[in-house]
Amino acid sequence: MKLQLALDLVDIPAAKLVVKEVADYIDIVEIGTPVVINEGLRAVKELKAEFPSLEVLADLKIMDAGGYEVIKASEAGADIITVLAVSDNDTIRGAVEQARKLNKKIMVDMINVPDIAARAQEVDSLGVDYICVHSGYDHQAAGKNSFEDLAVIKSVVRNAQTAIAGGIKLGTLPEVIKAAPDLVIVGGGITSQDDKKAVAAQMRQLIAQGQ
Ligand SMILES: O=C([C@H](O)CO)[C@H](O)[C@H](O)COP(=O)(O)O
Repeated sequence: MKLQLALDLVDIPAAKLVVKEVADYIDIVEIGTPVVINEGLRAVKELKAEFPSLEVLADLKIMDAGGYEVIKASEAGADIITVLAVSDNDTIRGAVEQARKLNKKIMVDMINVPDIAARAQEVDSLGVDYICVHSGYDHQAAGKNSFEDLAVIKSVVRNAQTAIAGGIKLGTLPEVIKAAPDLVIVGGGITSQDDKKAVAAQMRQLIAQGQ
């Protein structure tokens, strides 16, 4: 099981400082949607240049023009690019086609999908690399999480790897680990902590122990 650090509420210098602190404990660094909005794909470029041994995910949440946007994120150095599951199948196909050519990976974000089981099966058949259940900030504010959705995708997805994101903290990580996704995505659960390194290290340890 891999651990992805989501960076959402930082600028590029602050992002670099956080990654420097926790780099030993994470596999993937996510340049979150708000960072891309504020800083552009330059954020992807700079983080990849500074941390070449980490995979970098560009959370573009692509909704249209899948192929073109994957090309642009790839040029900036992204290894994984997100596309929304609520987008058209042709958008996802375009993203997957370019990702294959460029040796990149596509993560489909299931945020706001009404029928998780049915849509996960469809996007799985389109050849995506990851399918991620996600309670975004607005869902979290309404008290929701994606733990049940993770069990649903685990039961229907046959090809893609599974991932979960949205409000995961040290205290809730054991419940997530029990459901055995391939990838756990944590943002505020690390970035809002005083001792980010200690929390990331504990998360890594729990994952290694399978607890
Ligand atoms: O994708 C995200 C959200 O939509 C804001 O861009 C976050 O990266 C994701 O939710 C993980 O962050 P936390 O919820 O803070 O763990």
